[in-house]
Amino acid sequence: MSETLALSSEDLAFLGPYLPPSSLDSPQHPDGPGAACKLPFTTLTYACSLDGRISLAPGTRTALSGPESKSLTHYLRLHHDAILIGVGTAIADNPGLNCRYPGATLEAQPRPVIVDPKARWGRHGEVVRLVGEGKGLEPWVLVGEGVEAVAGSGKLEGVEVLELKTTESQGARFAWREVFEMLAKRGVRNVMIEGGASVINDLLANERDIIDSVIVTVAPAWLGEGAVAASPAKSVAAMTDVKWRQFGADAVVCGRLPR
Ligand SMILES: NC(=O)c1ccc[n+]([C@@H]2O[C@H](COP(=O)([O-])OP(=O)(O)OC[C@H]3O[C@@H](n4cnc5c(N)ncnc54)[C@H](O)[C@@H]3O)[C@@H](O)[C@H]2O)c1
Ligand SMILES: Nc1nc(=O)c(N)c(NC[C@H](O)[C@H](O)[C@H](O)COP(=O)(O)O)[nH]1
Repeated sequence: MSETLALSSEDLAFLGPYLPPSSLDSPQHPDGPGAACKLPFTTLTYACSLDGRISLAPGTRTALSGPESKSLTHYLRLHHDAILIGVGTAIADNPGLNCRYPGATLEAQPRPVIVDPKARWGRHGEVVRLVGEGKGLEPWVLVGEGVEAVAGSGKLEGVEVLELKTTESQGARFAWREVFEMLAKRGVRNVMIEGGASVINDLLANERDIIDSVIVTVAPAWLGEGAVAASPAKSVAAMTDVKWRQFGADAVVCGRLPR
């Protein structure tokens, strides 16, 4: 299942402090035991250009990470129970959403979670690439309560559809806390949030408190004005516990958001 390079021991030491706690018994949230532990540990991670863009145009898959930072993504996938993306990314990128780090077995695969309040996934024949090949887990697709999933079946082939209530005031939006509580109830201890733009920007602008680690790859290229930006609607204070390291041609910055 391996398609990526192994990282060096220095790379692993750099990433270690930003990974979810590994012990089953340890509190997942750095705020310590108690109510906060109801939420899984979350890592927000994506790749952007020097002008803060994550893809060339809406709905376009754009490779920014070089081979070394791609390995980093797969190493992160190895350390998380679930990978969460918005339906925009699921449709644009048709991602595999499995872990292809050297040594990753089927048992080590993360659960793909697609946030899809209006049940758009599958309407145009999207399929789950790697499930059928036995290389990844069946995705969970989170749809709005009462929203008819494709063909009204409530179940797409190779996909588990989960319903969650949407908030009235903001249209077809979920409250992020409820998304993560739902995942925690299903045994997910930590989640890697991979994008896309509206997921990243919404969380940074409105739900910083539920992000535990941030790991961003900066690729040495500019995508230009028409490109999709990782840029929240509000300014966000500088990260704390910040470390940078070069992975191939890319720079990787890790940190935490001030609470
Ligand atoms: N460079 C990277 O690291 C990276 C990572 C992921 C995606 N991308 C790119 O980003 C682009 C997709 O971004 P996007 O913004 O169009 O799509 P997205 O993946 O952010 O999905 C957007 C959809 O997610 C759902 N959503 C978001 N917030 C929600 C909430 N609070 N409640 C309920 N539903 C919510 C909505 O249905 C929304 O339409 C693609 O071009 C993709 O290639 C790049
Ligand atoms: N780290 C990172 N670097 C990139 O250059 C890029 N385009 C993405 N994009 C994230 C998004 O979630 C993608 O869809 C998956 O990274 C693709 O996942 P697969 O390899 O198909 O499993 N992420």
